[in-house]
Amino acid sequence: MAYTLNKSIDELQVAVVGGGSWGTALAQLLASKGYKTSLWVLEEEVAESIAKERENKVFLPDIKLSENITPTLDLEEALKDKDMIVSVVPSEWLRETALKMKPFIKPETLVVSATKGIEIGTRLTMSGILRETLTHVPQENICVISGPSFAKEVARGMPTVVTVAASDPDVALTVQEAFATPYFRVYTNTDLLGVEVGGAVKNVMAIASGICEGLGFGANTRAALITRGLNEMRRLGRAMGAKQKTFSGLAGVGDLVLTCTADLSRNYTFGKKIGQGMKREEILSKMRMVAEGVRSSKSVYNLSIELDVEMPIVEQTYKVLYEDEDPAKALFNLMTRKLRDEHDDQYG
Ligand SMILES: NC(=O)C1=CN([C@@H]2O[C@H](COP(=O)(O)OP(=O)(O)OC[C@H]3O[C@@H](n4cnc5c(N)ncnc54)[C@H](O)[C@@H]3O)[C@@H](O)[C@H]2O)C=CC1
Ligand SMILES: O=C(CO)COP(=O)(O)O
Repeated sequence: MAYTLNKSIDELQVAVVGGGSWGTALAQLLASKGYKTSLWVLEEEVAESIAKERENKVFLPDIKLSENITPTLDLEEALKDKDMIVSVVPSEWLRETALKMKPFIKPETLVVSATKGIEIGTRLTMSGILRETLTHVPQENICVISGPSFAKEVARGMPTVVTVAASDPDVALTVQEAFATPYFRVYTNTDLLGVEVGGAVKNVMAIASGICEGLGFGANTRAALITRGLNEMRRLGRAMGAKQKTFSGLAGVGDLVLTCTADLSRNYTFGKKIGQGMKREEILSKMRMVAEGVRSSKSVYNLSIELDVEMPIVEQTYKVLYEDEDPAKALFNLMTRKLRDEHDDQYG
């Protein structure tokens, strides 16, 4: 049955689950549109800093947050009677958090997934985890928001364009309208899988791009990485049943270009440090924020083997991160693969 909203869109009761930088930026966006927005956060210091100082000093410093945001450490308080829930918990903790959320979510709720990644082990997308855990919510009510969108820039009101993917067009239209502002333009898309594959693979490519930068290479290397990385994204998407045109869109090449080229990207910065000689665990031990590409390089690599999809950049990134391969050797391996026609690949 197609989704119908039984109230005016301005009356939506909304909650954001996850008070990291993206969760806080999305809460700020919704709050600035007038929505009274509950924000579930894990850390007491984050709840306190938002409640008392109107700032998330840990994950999104220097942004004055709206009075319409109510931070809470209590999931029930955050989720009770909400019509739209935005899930922004990093992939590593999404499943356990979704299970805790489940008892407090009404079946008719819209669930918007803003997390990027593929789960290690199950190889599920983030909306796949939500569909598997929130079994009482109709599958069509679970949708995805993605695209080139650094939290800091969205929070500062810089023009940003994203896509909302949903299988039910009415769900997509409702969420599109709920999020859209003159500085945050939202397109709709029916290809959830493609949008989520794009969001996961681009983070692996961002690490690879950062590694090249850390090794001291330049613009030629980066452009090659982005172009061939897009090819890998398309190939995996094709094998999984995603639509090819999705990868030419915001959640594909759009987000790929953004995160492969900007110092604001945590994945790119992580890769840069690897290229400069630091090790994965050493970098992670100093980060409070996530670089989803670290986990996605493992899950996407495993997926590529399972589906027999050629993804050499993903493979070399995985080997650098998890098998201690030397980054310069990894790049050499990529550059000296068998020479071939640019489009000599079953997926062209
Ligand atoms: N920051 C950004 O610019 C964007 C982030 N995203 C995605 O949003 C998702 C969330 O990332 P951010 O908001 O950036 O987070 P973040 O990296 O800024 O902060 C880390 C988050 O992890 C949470 N966390 C730590 N341990 C946890 C646990 N045991 N259980 C539950 N939560 C725990 C923290 O409370 C915090 O909310 C990621 O998948 C990321 O790829 C998507 C678009 C933009
Ligand atoms: O997904 C993002 C922008 O669209 C954020 O990228 P990073 O997680 O690499 O900072």
